[in-house]
Amino acid sequence: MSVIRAKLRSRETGMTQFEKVSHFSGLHPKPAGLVLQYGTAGFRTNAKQLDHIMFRMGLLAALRSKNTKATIGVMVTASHNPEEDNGVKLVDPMGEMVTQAWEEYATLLANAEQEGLIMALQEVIEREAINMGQEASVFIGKDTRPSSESLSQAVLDGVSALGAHGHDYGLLTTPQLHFMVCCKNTEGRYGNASEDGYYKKLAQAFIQLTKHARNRTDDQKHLLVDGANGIGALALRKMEAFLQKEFQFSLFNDGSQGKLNFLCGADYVKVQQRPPQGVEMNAGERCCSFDGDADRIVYYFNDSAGRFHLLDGDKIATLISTYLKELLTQAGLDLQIAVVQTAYANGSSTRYLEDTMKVAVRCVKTGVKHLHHAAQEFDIGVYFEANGHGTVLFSKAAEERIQRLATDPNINDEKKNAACLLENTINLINQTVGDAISDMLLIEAVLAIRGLTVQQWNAIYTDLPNRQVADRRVIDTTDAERRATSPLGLQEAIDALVKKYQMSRAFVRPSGTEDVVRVYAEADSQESADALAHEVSVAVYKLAGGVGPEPEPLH
Ligand SMILES: CC(=O)N[C@H]1[C@@H](OP(=O)(O)O)O[C@H](CO)[C@@H](O)[C@@H]1O
Ligand SMILES: [Mg+2]
Repeated sequence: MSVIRAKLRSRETGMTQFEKVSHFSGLHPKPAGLVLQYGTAGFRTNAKQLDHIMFRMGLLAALRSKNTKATIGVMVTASHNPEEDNGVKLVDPMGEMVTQAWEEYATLLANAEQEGLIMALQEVIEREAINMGQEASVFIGKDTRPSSESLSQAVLDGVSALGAHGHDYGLLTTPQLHFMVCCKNTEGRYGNASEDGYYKKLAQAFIQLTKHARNRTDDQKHLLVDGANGIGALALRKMEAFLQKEFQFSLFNDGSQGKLNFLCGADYVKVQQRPPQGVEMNAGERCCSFDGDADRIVYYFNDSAGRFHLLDGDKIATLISTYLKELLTQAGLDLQIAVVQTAYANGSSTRYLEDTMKVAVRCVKTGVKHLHHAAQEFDIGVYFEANGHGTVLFSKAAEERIQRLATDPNINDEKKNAACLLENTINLINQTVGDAISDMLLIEAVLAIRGLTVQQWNAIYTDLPNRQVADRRVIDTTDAERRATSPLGLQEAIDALVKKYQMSRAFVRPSGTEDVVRVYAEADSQESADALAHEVSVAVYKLAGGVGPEPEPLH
């Protein structure tokens, strides 16, 4: 029925919508036989394989927009992956990741052979009963990869082929696009749907919040930032002007020379457990790294003995949830706060949160979409992946209670102060998705308000030594998803290996963003964590049909 309506409508203008799609899809042909999955965070692979995917995601975004009667976002980025890669993430009306059912449609459209594309489109239209006469609008953003330019053009072609209105915002961080989509669909209640609207909202909240930190020292106002040679560096430079000298940073890896994510950025620092190249850091100085699309952040410093200390997503979640819990107590608000983590969370962080802080902790599958959904179940849900991707969600009811309290004339100063802090904190947080710039400003404000140095923050608990390995040699990449998780005896072998070490834990899973199997291990010492990670890699190699030489011991 809806399909027929689409044909009738378009006939008035000459070509039917589907004829137009067929025509344009010929300009973005799919290499026969290529199969890609919508992974942990969208499609991601070498940029050369993505032109048809982008066109088709433009089509899908147009359909999703017609289906929801709202603006949809398409972000062209491969985040922390190498510069040669690219990818695409779809953003739903409230700024969240696209819903699971539509991930399936994305995979369906992506893998339809050229001649089957219209049928695949029709299937989505019929299953969702989409009114093809409905107007549609799509916001498009891209990161700084050289391939992003032509790939975002391919998205626009897909959007226009279905008669939708495409607005290309050019260079944006991923969280900026999420923010703008949400602003647009809430008629400005969340902020102004523009890049400046983003800087303005966050900068104002930061300035308000740090007014509560009396006598901020110069040290508290200054931070070293590794921009991963990506879009985050450009955005931070723009943010600088809005911060009115309330915060200064020294920016390294700003993209003027180095290669994106190469030997720098949040993922490199977290996985390698070492500082990025290109950052001049003195002992004790607070530093942070963004990833390639600025939705992740990790902190670190070198101590006077030259030892490196990493403050990852778990440490960030602990800092923020402790701060919020204290404010709730001061404000006399009985709101339930919880932290959502994944299996990659350091065991010490989970123990500290549950046993010492008495904060509820939930563990969910890897991927921000899983954390985001779980966090929505609480009044206040703090979610962070260990790699530094995360944010805080406040339920509507919680926000309203905080706002009412902040304007209540009959409360004492302590309560009023706490309620105002909570209100400004809400304004500083990008609740649509993890956001390196927003998280950075929040962390800086919290450290200043609580008078904590980075060393004191780090000492809240001690990480168990851990090791994460990703090995291309250990498994047949085309079959990674199934063969890593289900060869007979693998879990038993891992269990037996874990028992050999103290305070130990290990697991393997196929990555949803790269052709690798990830092995994670933690134990009471770095030597044990490394040895366990190696032994588990060998078990994967032997039991999951490894190709190439056996994994070598870690240094
Ligand atoms: C261990 C790890 O850090 N995995 C990352 C990585 O997913 P994988 O499915 O592990 O490749 O990229 C995802 C997207 O950025 C992120 O959400 C996730 O946490
Ligand atoms: Mg990212």
